[in-house]
Amino acid sequence: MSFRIQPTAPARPNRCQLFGPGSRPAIFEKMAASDADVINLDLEDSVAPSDKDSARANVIAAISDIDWGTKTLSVRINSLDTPYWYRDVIDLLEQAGDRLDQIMIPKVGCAADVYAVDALATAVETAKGRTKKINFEVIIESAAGIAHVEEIAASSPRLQAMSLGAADFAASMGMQTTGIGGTQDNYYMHHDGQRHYSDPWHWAQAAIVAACRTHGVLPVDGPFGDFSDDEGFRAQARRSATLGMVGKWAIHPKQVALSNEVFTPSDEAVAEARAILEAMEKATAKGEGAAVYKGRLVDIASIKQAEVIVRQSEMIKG
Ligand SMILES: CC(=O)SCCNC(=O)CCNC(=O)[C@H](O)C(C)(C)COP(=O)(O)OP(=O)(O)OC[C@H]1O[C@@H](n2cnc3c(N)ncnc32)[C@H](O)[C@@H]1OP(=O)(O)O
Ligand SMILES: O=CC(=O)O
Ligand SMILES: [Mg+2]
Repeated sequence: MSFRIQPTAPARPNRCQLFGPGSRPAIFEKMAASDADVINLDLEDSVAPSDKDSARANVIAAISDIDWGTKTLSVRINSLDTPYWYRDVIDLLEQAGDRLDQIMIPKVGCAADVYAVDALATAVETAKGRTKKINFEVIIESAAGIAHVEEIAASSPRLQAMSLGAADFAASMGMQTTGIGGTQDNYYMHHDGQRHYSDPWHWAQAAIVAACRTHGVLPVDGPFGDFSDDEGFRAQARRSATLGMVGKWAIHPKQVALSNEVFTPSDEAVAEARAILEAMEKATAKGEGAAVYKGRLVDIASIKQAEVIVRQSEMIKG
């Protein structure tokens, strides 16, 4: 480890973030009754421009009126290139109750975007005497966002989580696809008469995970648009979990169970991690730094790997 110790990310479950349009209040109770760890009430791209004001009012009322249980409650505001975002921040922090935990800032392109929202949020909180400081989460979904991902991850002590937004990211990058996440038909290597599909989201995800882990922020995979394709969702989520992401969005309620399944370490994985810790305890007692576990090397780094899985499992169990 560097002399600079890696900060830990917030210790709260974030396996699934369930989205719903702020203009569709009929589904809010269903969202609250779901098994998602995080709820994202949306004021941005799932809300038509003509509905922006009414959606904001619906969301503000629902924050206090609905029992959200122990979920993290977040509202996605509009992006900083629109005329809506300042009113979203002001009305939420002036009018919404203390149950609101987090604001999601979309299309962040540089640290100054977060700084601007932080300055406005701080002013409103102080003016209104709000004692519970609002947290932030951001979406990386543009060429600028991924180019500046590390400074964004370091931008504010309010920042808790960072998601990859595959749809806007693809558009901003000029990618030839209308798919939101998952396998892309034209992204393959050709060898021996066979197509071998690669993962076009991999490098952006890895960059997000590295930036987040450097600055103690939760890395999250964003939407998977084809909610009829459970196996496609699972495959995307498993790749994200393997890379170090802690959860994924659900844009339909049927994706919640899939996401929880993938981002909850299985009993087998936890048992194996505990067995590795036990093997290393025995090795350490004998003054050895390396040992053999089921025919493979385990050493002091294996303790840290195993602890990631055990900690994740214990945190989810609560
Ligand atoms: C690229 C991005 O920015 S993604 C993030 C922004 N996008 C969003 O927030 C979209 C969120 N999702 C939705 O709006 C909807 O799920 C849609 C439009 C995709 C599909 O909605 P529907 O056509 O109503 O779906 P469907 O008929 O399959 O719904 C089944 C049930 O789930 C409910 N439901 C639908 N969406 C949600 C939701 N997001 N949360 C909770 N419940 C929901 C429906 O009310 C219905 O309930 P019922 O069985 O009691 O009648
Ligand atoms: O906001 C999400 C996205 O994929 O775009
Ligand atoms: Mg988007």
